[in-house]
Amino acid sequence: MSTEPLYLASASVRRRELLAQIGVPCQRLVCSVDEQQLAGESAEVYVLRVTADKVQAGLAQVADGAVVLAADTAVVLGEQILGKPVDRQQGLEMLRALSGREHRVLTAVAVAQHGRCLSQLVETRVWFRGLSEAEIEAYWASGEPRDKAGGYGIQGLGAVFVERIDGSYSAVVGLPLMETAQLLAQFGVACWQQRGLR
Ligand SMILES: Cc1cn([C@H]2C[C@H](O)[C@@H](COP(=O)(O)OP(=O)(O)OP(=O)(O)O)O2)c(=O)[nH]c1=O
Repeated sequence: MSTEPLYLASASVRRRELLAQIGVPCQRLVCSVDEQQLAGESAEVYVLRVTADKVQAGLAQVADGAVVLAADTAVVLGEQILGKPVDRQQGLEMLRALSGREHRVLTAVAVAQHGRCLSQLVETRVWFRGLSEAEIEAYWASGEPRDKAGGYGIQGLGAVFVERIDGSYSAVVGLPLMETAQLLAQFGVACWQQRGLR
């Protein structure tokens, strides 16, 4: 197993915490990529492409041989991708649209090392109960929706809106941990099982 640090091509504190949860320390890299959806591009292809771009941007910053991980999460309602709300009006509209309905959360994760890249796409179905207008406005005012795809956080106050999910909870938060551990193992990066319990 490798003793080199894993590089996380992500500004997301949540992704670092999710890796820490399974015993994988990492060093974060700041990478900015174009997250515009291309005309005619499906949500699945979009999430995989953005993730691949993030991991390549990360690889460009590290020494040969270093292992880099990146991920991208999109909330998809019907065929439409709901990104991070740009303002209050959009945030409220997203929550109204999600209210009382089912949507999908797509998270792609990619692990790469010079010349080799493996990735995986995880889909989770999420059902929201009906939300009142007062609740939607109060939730926006909490500040939680601002930096999150779809304008909610299942790991935070937004948990009270989620009736049920079918898929991976950690993927909705930002990183599918079962799949991530399997990908990392293929690059010799150990999780808690190989490091021993702390
Ligand atoms: C649906 C949902 C999304 N999110 C977050 C996960 C992601 O951080 C974010 C989706 O945006 P991303 O573009 O996937 O990630 P990011 O911009 O936060 O970080 P980076 O691109 O640098 O890796 O929304 C939650 O935290 N909880 C949720 O329930």
